Formats: sequence, C-alpha cells, structure tokens
Amino acid sequence: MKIFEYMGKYDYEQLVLCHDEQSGLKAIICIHDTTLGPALGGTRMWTYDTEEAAIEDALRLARGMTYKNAAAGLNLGGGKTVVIGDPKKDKSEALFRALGRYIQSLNGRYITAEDVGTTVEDMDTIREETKFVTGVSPAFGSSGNPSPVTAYGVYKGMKAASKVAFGDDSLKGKVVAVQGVGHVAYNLCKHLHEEGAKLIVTDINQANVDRAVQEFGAEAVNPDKIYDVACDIFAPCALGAIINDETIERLTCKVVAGAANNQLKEEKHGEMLEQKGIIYAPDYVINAGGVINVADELYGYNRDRAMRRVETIYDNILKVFEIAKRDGIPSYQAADRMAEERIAAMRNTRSTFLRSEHSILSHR
Ligand SMILES: NC(=O)c1ccc[n+]([C@@H]2O[C@H](COP(=O)([O-])OP(=O)(O)OC[C@H]3O[C@@H](n4cnc5c(N)ncnc54)[C@H](O)[C@@H]3O)[C@@H](O)[C@H]2O)c1
Ligand SMILES: CC(C)C[C@H](N)C(=O)O
Repeated sequence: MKIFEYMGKYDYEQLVLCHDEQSGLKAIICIHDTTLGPALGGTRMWTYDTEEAAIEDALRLARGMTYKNAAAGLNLGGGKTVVIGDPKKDKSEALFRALGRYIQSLNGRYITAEDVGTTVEDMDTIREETKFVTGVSPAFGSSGNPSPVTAYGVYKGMKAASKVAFGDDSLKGKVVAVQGVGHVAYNLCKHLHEEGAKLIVTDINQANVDRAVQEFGAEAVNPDKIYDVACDIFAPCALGAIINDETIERLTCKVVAGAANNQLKEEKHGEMLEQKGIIYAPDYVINAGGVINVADELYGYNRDRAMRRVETIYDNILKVFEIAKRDGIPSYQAADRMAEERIAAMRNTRSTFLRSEHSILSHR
C-alpha cells in the first residue's frame, strides 16, 4: 500500500505508529479529519495477519468515524486506534497505559473509546494516563458500555427505515432476521421483542443463540442460512462486508437495518440493494448511538441529554431517504452527501478568524 497516496486520496491528516517493547504495544492511531472538532473513535484490538492490514484498517475505520460523527451532528472529527494483538491473550495494564500515554501526547486531537476487542475496563486503564478517553466506567461519572445505547439507536433507525419501506413504523408482527446476537443485538432483540416483532437469530456462539431463544422466543438458524430466511427486515449485527454479490441474491427482506460497521462489501452493493427494491439504512447513520452516548461525556455525562440525541437517529434516517429522493441517488450515497455537506459548511463557518485559535497572538 502506498500510504501517502492513500492519505492524499481521502485527505487524511495524521497517522501515528506507537510502539512499547516491554508491554508489547504495537498500535496505530489514525486521525482522518478534524474540521468539526477533535477526532473521536474507538480502539480496536485484533490479530491482524500483517502490519499493513492493521494500518489499512485504522485508515478505513478512522474515515468511517468522520462520516459517522458528522452525520450524527456531533462537533467531532473522525479517528480510530488499532492495537495489534489478541484481545483474549495479549491485554495488560502496561499495554493500555502505554497506549494512554500516546493518546495523551496528541493533546486532545484524538479521543478514544471502546471498539471490537476492547472493554470499559480497558478504557478505565487508559484513563490512568489520559483524559482523552470516553466510554469509561459509570463510577467515574462516565457513560460505561455503549452497546445498549447503540442498540436503542438501531431500533429507532429500523423503525424509520420501516416507515419508508412499509409506510408505517410499527414493528409489531414484522419478522426480523438478526445476524449475530452479541452485545448490541441482544439489546436490540429486547426492544424488538417488546414491540411484538418475530425474531430469527443466528450466531457462531451457541450460548448467545440460546439466550435469544429463551428470552425472546426467537427461532434459531445456522449462520449460513440467515440470508435465506423469509423475513421483512435483515439486521446485520456481526460482521462487515456481508452485503455482497453472493448474499444480495438470497435476501428476501424489504429492509436492511443493523448495527454492523461497513456492511456493504463495495459501494456497488448499495446500488444493487436499491435495484432490488430493498431499503438500506446506512450503517454509520443507524449505529451512531454508541458514539453519541460516549461523546456526551465531553460535556459532563448526562444520560437524558445523550438519549434525546440518540432519538434523532430516527429523523436522520428519514433525512437520508429525503436526500436520496431529492438527488436520485442510493441511500448510502445520500448519507455520505449529508455528512460531506455538513463538513463543508462548517469548514467555511470555522474559517472566520478567532484570536483564541491562533497561538501567534497568544503572548498578547
Ligand atoms: N458495541 C457498539 O456500541 C457498536 C457501535 C457501533 C457499531 N458496532 C458494530 O456492531 C457489530 C456488533 O457489535 P457488538 O459490540 O455487539 O459485538 P459482539 O462481538 O458483542 O457481537 C457480535 C456477535 O456476532 C457473532 N458473530 C461473529 N461472526 C459471526 C458469523 N459469521 N455469523 C453469525 N454471528 C457471528 C459473535 O459471536 C458475537 O456474538 C460490530 O460490527 C461492531 O463494529 C458496535
Ligand atoms: C466511540 C465508539 C463507541 C464507537 C463505536 N465503536 C463505533 O464504531 O461507532
């Protein structure tokens, strides 16, 4: 990969390689765009096959956070951290404290939180070294695990997408096929069950499947069968790239709305869904509840205020479809346009000179 060429293509700001021999820390912090404010995005811990794959993931995920934060109306830019390692074996206090010191060294240009492979406890450890961390334990006055709030946002966004698809946002009696019933989807299933939706679930973790069957009366299917079940809504809540040439043919749903990041394997798959008459709720718009929730910590966490903002995901999804209709484009492009328009508008607004932002005058 030609790193500077890639950074130039998508206008990245900064890529930081962090190394600490003793703790084994090998991390990449990527800051994509800070037009709207400091870059906020989680720390992912994963066993990458190559260092290049880890750098590519950091770059891709950081840019995704720019769009997610902008579309959610947050005054935050996009960034992400990738830690190379096995979250089951390689975690230690020293590793996360070393990472915390690197985050602190960026002096607030980047703020972290949880992502795949990291937990509230890891954020608490990072907090020992830096104040630029969110998703920290409620004991510190913070918001804790973002997953239930992400789930609530997905539930609201699914209702909005259903309104577009069926003319009515009630999920009562709707059949929802859920791929992966982990932290987010377990809570999503709870909301769906309470509203009277019928659930079909799958997971590679049998205990998670059993819990959904017992608690919500869900029907269980094998992981490779979830694309074939007759359903109204397909909710991808496990992996990325699951909307692709092979799966689109098999889907029978009218709506795709779920928590997983990067659901479309390629952009053309957003167009293929559209051609098949499937309403696609863009992933980074519908799954923004977690980041909205942790971002509230920056103002002194207030759950009511955070949840009010998460509720706006409903209107945001409707807005995406209005833009799609207005401009005659698929919903994934409409979401990008919504985010890009906001960044461009704020770039212009923030170009007005403010003395406090210019250190050249700081001695006066
Ligand atoms: N946690 C959040 O707040 C948050 C916020 C935004 C986006 N997301 C995204 O939502 C998705 C779910 O996040 P989570 O925190 O619930 O993760 P999780 O790891 O708790 O849950 C994912 C579940 O998917 C299952 N799974 C993995 N591969 C599968 C497969 N091939 N088929 C079926 N099931 C499979 C796992 O066993 C697990 O139960 C991820 O893509 C994540 O990036 C999460
Ligand atoms: C800041 C985090 C809560 C972000 C979350 N991991 C996401 O992908 O949106």
